[in-house]
Amino acid sequence: MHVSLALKKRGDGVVGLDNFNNYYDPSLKRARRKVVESHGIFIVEGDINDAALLSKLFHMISFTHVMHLAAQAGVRYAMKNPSSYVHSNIAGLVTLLETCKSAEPQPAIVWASSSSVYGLNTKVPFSELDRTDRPASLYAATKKAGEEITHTYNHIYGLSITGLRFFTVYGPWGRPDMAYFSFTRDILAGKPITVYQGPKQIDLARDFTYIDDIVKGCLGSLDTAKKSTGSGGKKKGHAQYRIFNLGNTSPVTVPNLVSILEKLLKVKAKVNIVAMPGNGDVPFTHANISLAHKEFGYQPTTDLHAGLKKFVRWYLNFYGASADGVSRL
Ligand SMILES: NC(=O)c1ccc[n+]([C@@H]2O[C@H](COP(=O)([O-])OP(=O)(O)OC[C@H]3O[C@@H](n4cnc5c(N)ncnc54)[C@H](O)[C@@H]3O)[C@@H](O)[C@H]2O)c1
Ligand SMILES: O=C(O)[C@H]1O[C@H](OP(=O)(O)OP(=O)(O)OC[C@H]2O[C@@H](n3ccc(=O)[nH]c3=O)[C@H](O)[C@@H]2O)[C@H](O)[C@@H](O)[C@@H]1O
Repeated sequence: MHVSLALKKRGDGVVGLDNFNNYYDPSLKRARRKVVESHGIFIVEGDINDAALLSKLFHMISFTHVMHLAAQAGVRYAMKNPSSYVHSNIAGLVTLLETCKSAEPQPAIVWASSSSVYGLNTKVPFSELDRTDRPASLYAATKKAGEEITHTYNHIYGLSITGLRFFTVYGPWGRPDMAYFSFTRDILAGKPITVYQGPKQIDLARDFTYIDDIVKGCLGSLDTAKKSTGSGGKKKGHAQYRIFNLGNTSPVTVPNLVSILEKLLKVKAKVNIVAMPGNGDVPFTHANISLAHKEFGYQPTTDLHAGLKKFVRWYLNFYGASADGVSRL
C-alpha cells in the first residue's frame, strides 16, 4: 500500500496484485485497497501462483519493474501452517520469476527478503556479508530460499534482481499479527499482553523500522536497479544481483516498546513475562545499513517513539479509542 502510493504520487503507473487471503483480517486489506484505488491504482485480485493470470497481465502491460512484496509473513505462524510459506514464498516466487523471465521486456525485480535470514547469528549489527545459513524459523528458511532462487534466475536468465532484508517494519495500516499492533489492541481492551524474554532473562530487542523509511529504501532500490540483460552469465555485463539491509539505526527492547505504547495510549499495560518459546524467534536484530546508504542514500529518520505516535493516531482514528480492533472492520 505505502510503496504503491509513493510511486503513484511521483507519477509512476502502478498495478497491484494481492490474493486478500485471511492470514489476518482481510477487511483491513480491503480497506487499504479502497485507499489505494482512490488514488488511481488498479488492483488485481489473484494469486502469484496463477501463472495464466500473471502471463495475461504481463502481455497486457509492459512492466519495467516488479516490486514483489507478496508473501506469507510472520515468524511464529510458520509452526501452525508451514505449507502456506512454501506456497507463497517459494512456489509463488518461482511462478513470478518464470513470468518475468519470459516477459518482453524483462522487468527489473525488487523483492522483500527479511532480517530473519540472519537467524542464529549473534554478531551485530548484521551485515549483508554475514552468514545466513542458520535460519531459526521456516519463514526465514523460505526467505533464504528466495535469495538463492532469485540468484539462479539472475544467473541463468539475466534478470536484474534486488533483495531487501526488511527489519521489523511498523506503522499505520500495518499488520495486526505484529507485536506493536496486537499490544496496542490488547492494551486498549484491558487485556493482558505477553512479553517474551530471552535466555538468562535478557530482554528481546528489534531494529523496528518505520514504514516511511522502508518506502524510501524501496524507491531508492527501484531507481538504482539496472535493466535486466536477458543474458545471465553468458555474455559480457552480467545482470545486477543485489541484497540490502533496510533497518533502523538503534534497536529497542520489547519492554521499551511497551512503555512507549503505554505513554502514547495513556493506559497501563497488563504484562505477562514468559520465556521465549522455541517458535522461531531470535533474541535481537540490528541492521548495518551502510551498503544501502552508499548505493542509494538510505537513511532512516523516524525513531520508535515518533513512528508509534503516528501509528497510534492512525489506529485510534481507524478503530476508535475503546476499540477491540474489530469495530470499524
Ligand atoms: N512487516 C515486516 O516487519 C517485514 C519484515 C521483513 C520482511 N517483510 C516482508 O515484506 C513483505 C510485505 O510484508 P507486510 O508486512 O506488508 O505483509 P502483509 O502480509 O501485510 O503483506 C503481504 C501481502 O501479500 C499478500 N499475499 C500473500 N500471499 C500471496 C499470494 N500467494 N498471492 C498474492 N498475494 C499474496 C497478502 O494478502 C498480503 O496482503 C513480505 O514479503 C514480508 O515477508 C516484512
Ligand atoms: O524483521 C523481520 O524480518 C521480521 O519482522 C517481524 O518479525 P518480528 O520481529 O518477530 O515481529 P513481531 O512479531 O512484531 O515481534 C517483535 C518482538 O516482540 C516479541 N513478541 C511478539 C509477540 C508477543 O506476543 N510478545 C512478544 O514479546 C517478539 O518475540 C519479538 O521480539 C515480521 O513479523 C516478520 O514478518 C519479518 O520478517
